[in-house]
Amino acid sequence: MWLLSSSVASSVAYKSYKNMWWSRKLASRCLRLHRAKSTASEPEQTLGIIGVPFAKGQGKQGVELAPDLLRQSSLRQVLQSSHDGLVIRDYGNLQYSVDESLLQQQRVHYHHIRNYADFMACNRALIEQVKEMLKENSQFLAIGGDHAIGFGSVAGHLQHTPDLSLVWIDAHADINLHSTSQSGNIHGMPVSFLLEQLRTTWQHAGLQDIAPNCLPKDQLVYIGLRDIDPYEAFILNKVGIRYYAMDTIDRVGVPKIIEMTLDALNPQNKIHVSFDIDALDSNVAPSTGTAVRGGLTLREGISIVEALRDTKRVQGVDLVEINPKLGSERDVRTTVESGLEILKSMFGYRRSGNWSNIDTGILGSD
Ligand SMILES: NC(=[NH2+])NCCC[C@H](N)C(=O)O
Ligand SMILES: [Mn+2]
Ligand SMILES: [Mn+2]
Repeated sequence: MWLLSSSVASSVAYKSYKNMWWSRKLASRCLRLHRAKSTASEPEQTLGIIGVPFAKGQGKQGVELAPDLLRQSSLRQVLQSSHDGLVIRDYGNLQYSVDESLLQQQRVHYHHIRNYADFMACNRALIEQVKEMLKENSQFLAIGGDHAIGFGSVAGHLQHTPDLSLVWIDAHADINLHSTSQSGNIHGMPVSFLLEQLRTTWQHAGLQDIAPNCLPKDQLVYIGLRDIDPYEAFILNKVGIRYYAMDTIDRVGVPKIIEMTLDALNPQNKIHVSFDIDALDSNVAPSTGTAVRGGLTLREGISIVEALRDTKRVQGVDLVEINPKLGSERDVRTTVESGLEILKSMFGYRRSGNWSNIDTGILGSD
């Protein structure tokens, strides 16, 4: 299996390497052209990228390989070619260490959920990393790993920007409490650490110290849900959280969902988009640990992220749950390509074409 996934990685990498040389040459020419003309009033757009190879939020090995596989599949070139003014800084992969006090918390309070101490240690490190990236860049991207990292990514973002809205695009609500989870998998719980109304259920986790800022429940919107646990459905409805499950999406259509989402979010706020690849239908994203049929088409996914991007308020993005050890070589390639398409649109690519950097002289004087 390992052999299989590394050969997938190298074939994707080879293809992209061939394209890369030419597109680099071209890109640098365009960039020079663009830079020379660009006005000082346009703020520079810089993107910090952190890989978070965390796999302990669920039981399947493989998600930890996604950050490096995406890099080998020309993540940087794809983003760069979609937006030539974008400056990208790659911060590598996050490292963390578990300390005795977390192990103690786990033993005493959270022994029934898997890998609590690792979850906390990783997210604590991620919170600091996100804060640092936002000091140095206008946007950041966290590549999982499983969705357990959604806690640290959003919590770090909230510390930098307390007035934040969150769009969680997923087949799942990931809002279990330790007392309601049927799987014990902490990638099904990160949202419960973020909301004021729910984090009290984590009273032994020391959240007031590591993640003092909460997300107001009216600034959270879910899109794409179709596999909600009964307790999660109870929580969503009891707390009064907006969620657009696939049945609603089918009934009213994606353009309406986008409109309702944007209406719900405070227009002054920055936006965090947490994109679980399993929001997409398993025919376009088969290599993921908890795939669910009947999801968003790739085009629907792209439409949603384009609309969010066009607000110019997206400041943080997660892409999680791509698992290169699941499925065939072709499945892995399909999943990675879908992930790249989503990111490409998220960070600037326009399907309708982009001519803002073209030298208008080419058609003669007008
Ligand atoms: N990030 C994900 N893919 N989450 C799946 C969660 C599935 C299920 N609700 C659970 O709690 O285990
Ligand atoms: Mn998820
Ligand atoms: Mn999911």
